[in-house]
Amino acid sequence: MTSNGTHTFNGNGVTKNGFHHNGKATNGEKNGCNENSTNEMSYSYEALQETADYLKNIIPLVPKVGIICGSGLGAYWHEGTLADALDQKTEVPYEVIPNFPPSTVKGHAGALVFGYLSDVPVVCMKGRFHYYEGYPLWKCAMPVRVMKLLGVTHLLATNAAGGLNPNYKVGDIMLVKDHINLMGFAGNNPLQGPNDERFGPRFPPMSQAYDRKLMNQAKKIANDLGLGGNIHEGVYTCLGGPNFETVAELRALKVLGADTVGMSTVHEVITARHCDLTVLAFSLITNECIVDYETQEMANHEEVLDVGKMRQVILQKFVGKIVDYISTSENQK
Ligand SMILES: O=P(O)(O)O[C@H]1O[C@H](CO)[C@@H](O)[C@H]1O
Ligand code: HPA
Repeated sequence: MTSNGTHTFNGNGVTKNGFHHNGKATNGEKNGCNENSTNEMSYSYEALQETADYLKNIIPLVPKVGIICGSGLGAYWHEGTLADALDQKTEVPYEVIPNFPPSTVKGHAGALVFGYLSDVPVVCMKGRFHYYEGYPLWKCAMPVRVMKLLGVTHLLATNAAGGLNPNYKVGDIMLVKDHINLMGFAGNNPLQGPNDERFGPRFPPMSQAYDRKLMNQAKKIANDLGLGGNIHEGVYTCLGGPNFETVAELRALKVLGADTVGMSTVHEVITARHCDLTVLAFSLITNECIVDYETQEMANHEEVLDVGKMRQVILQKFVGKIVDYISTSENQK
């Protein structure tokens, strides 16, 4: 335990279940992956149960809400992130958790942080897994299934995104009312491979992926926090990255109906809805997308991080109140 009361696990004595840090099996066994003859396609239910059991043994709470901290909400190691603000924290680095891939983005924190936010037990993913890191989508989204097995009922997925909608300004928040699964258009989906009905159905609907009641409440909360002029509802789309988009690509995305663009979230939400988690997601607009050839500025990751830090205090209040609402509205059922 550190002086601020945070428990951090170093994983002594923990086996990584046959996976190297690149997620490949090390001992020739199946190691928790359902495999067909050519590809690893998913983690088995049992492997994820083992991951959840490991965590249950070391954490003193049952998380109700899972929060994915995107680049705008403290995915990086710096002071004052949302995960830092939890009460009675227990921090578990990804590298000690059986079956977890390591986070490879430079400076990206890689830890599950358990604790209380607004007196509600939560788990924060401090740093997420992206497709551009070289992980398949099912691996990127695996922590969502682990959250489900831990007892989480609600997923709050946050991201940093470029604003395509000309009404959006840097620092604004867009509640995601829908997404366009562009990688799915190309046949890439986190639910590909064998389906285990214990998680969810083979063909899950995705027409109401984002919870309308939670979105309405989040808008009210934003208004109460004085964010009335900075809150929007729109459509998020995810490309694989890691390069930022060309002008022609951004113009095409606009025509398709996207309001923001990023490199995450969609596969996490699909996985969450598959296992029946209630989902709220929002984008922090960290840059305006450049849709003309005259502009000299270029999208860059430093700007994304700076805007995230600039907005972290208000975003934490926003998330704290949403979590409080989730717990009180559930209690009233
Ligand atoms: O979606 P999050 O993780 O918030 O991060 C966004 O910011 C990074 C680009 O700057 C990309 O990883 C993009 O997806
Ligand atoms: N494009 C893709 N991903 C992003 C962006 C962007 O403009 N900003 C933050 N993440």
